[in-house]
Amino acid sequence: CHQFRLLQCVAGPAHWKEVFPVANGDRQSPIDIKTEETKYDPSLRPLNPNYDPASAKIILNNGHSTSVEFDDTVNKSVLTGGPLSGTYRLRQIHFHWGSNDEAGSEHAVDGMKYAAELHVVHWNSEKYSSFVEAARQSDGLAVMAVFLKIGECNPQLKKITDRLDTIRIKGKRALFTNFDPSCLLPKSLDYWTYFGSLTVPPLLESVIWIVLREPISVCSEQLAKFRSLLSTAEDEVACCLLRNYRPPQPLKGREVRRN
Ligand SMILES: CCc1cc2c(cc1OS(N)(=O)=O)CC[C@@H]1[C@@H]2CC[C@]2(C)[C@@H](O)CC[C@@H]12
Ligand SMILES: [Zn+2]
Repeated sequence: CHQFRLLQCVAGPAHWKEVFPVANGDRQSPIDIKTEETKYDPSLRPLNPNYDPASAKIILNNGHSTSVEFDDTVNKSVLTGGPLSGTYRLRQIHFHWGSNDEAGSEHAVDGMKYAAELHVVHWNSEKYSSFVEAARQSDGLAVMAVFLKIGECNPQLKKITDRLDTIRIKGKRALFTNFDPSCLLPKSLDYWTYFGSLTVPPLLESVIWIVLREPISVCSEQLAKFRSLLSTAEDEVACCLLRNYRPPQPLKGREVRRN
């Protein structure tokens, strides 16, 4: 695993700017949310996620994370409201975690990191014709970020962690349907919102971030299952996907609003 570790080090976040100059852009993600500096905005509306469990299709390991992919050929599962104008269609959900329970989230709150972070990814299907096209537009994507805090095992998350042993190797996928990601949202949908980017290459600055203020729970045993995923394919020396979070990036004068 050593040489892969070396490769991973070279390809790590500190080196991304050499291949993707936008890494030093003006609206990079994630950020450390300084709660005292966030601004209440009365024009922000309540979030209105409306998902059909039948949209869920597969669960997969893409080598960088595990994701559940949804059928986004029609407006069956959408997010409206919040800071968004128009309808954003659900595409996939995925997770970020660390090599221990002390860090793993991408966003931080007053310098504090959670154990992991869920991203619920949507694209602007009113203005653009595909996820890939939307990913290149400044208002193309809307990602709802949910913090995972160490505590009770999460029975809803169990539906996902129980399947990870069947997709351990990079590239593996399995059928995964009848799943409504609303079950992973906290009671309160209060949020912070700001304009940012993908947190992995190509780091496109096309994401309206909606970070929920209330975390959901996850237990250490469930997190350990994420870390047992492999970042390597069948024919490679096995390397565990121990961490996959980008550190907070400069705010560069951006405003973080709250509802
Ligand atoms: C926002 C969620 C999202 C979208 C994408 C990635 C990663 C993503 O998660 S994150 N953590 O929000 O940045 C990495 C691969 C990207 C994809 C957006 C679409 C592409 C840019 C494709 O065009 C080619 C590579 C794709
Ligand atoms: Zn993500």
